[in-house]
Amino acid sequence: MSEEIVLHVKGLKKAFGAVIAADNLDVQVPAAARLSLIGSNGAGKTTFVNMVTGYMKPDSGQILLYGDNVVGFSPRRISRMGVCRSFQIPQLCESMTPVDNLIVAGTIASRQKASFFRPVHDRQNVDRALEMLARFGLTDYADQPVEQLPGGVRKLIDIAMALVSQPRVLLLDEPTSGVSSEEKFPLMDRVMAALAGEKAAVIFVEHDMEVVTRYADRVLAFYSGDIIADDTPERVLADPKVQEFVTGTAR
Ligand SMILES: Nc1ncnc2c1ncn2[C@@H]1O[C@H](COP(=O)(O)OP(=O)(O)OP(=O)(O)O)[C@@H](O)[C@H]1O
Repeated sequence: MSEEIVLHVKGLKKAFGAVIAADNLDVQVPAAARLSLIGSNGAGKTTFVNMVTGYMKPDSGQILLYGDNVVGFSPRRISRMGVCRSFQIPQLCESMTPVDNLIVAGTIASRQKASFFRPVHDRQNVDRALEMLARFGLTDYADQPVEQLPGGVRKLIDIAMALVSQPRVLLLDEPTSGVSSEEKFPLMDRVMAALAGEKAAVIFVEHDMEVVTRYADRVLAFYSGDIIADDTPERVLADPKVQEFVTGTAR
């Protein structure tokens, strides 16, 4: 049986003046993908993520979400269609607790309007936020202001916020950036465990090849706006072009 394709990018192009950031990209992402985007600085990874999530409009090409072309849709509309993202620098309300951040994310995702009869802090919203924190192993941090929490925990909260809306496609921009080498595997283990029960294709931008090898089942290697390799981590990392232009491991 063929796999369901949730996201199909076709002939996607984006240039900034003379810089080609996306050079006619074609990518199909199946429902259960664990897809990593690699490439040196400026290769076009974030541009790809920004276009798929509606933060940047391509010059041409299509972004098909379950067959519908979403080019030109706002980030909010695309997120309501099930494409959510976390950011390289977590986008959290610093003075609020993780629970309150998650309640706000959940309220926005469910398009609820707060009222006297249905306050934002109703039982259902609070329970859902607590359940999500528990899934990420963050219950102990529930009531501390985010600004007092370590970087790894903030990353996890940002990802948990993207997950409250039960996305079909989840894009993570450098989930381990700014995280110590001791913390990176425990952090990714928690992320992957939290995602295990979700039917979300996961696409993550990553510079750490150990993380890529351990958590991705497929890798796209970007170079100068082009995808120069698309295969399993082992095959991509053994590709001479990738070793020359991405990992710098060519002999
Ligand atoms: N808003 C913009 N205006 C002008 N140039 C841009 C813009 N966004 C990206 N670029 C350029 O497009 C190219 C691709 O950038 P992009 O951020 O997608 O690369 P990246 O692979 O994500 O790099 P990094 O790993 O450093 O985040 C780079 O040359 C970058 O300078």
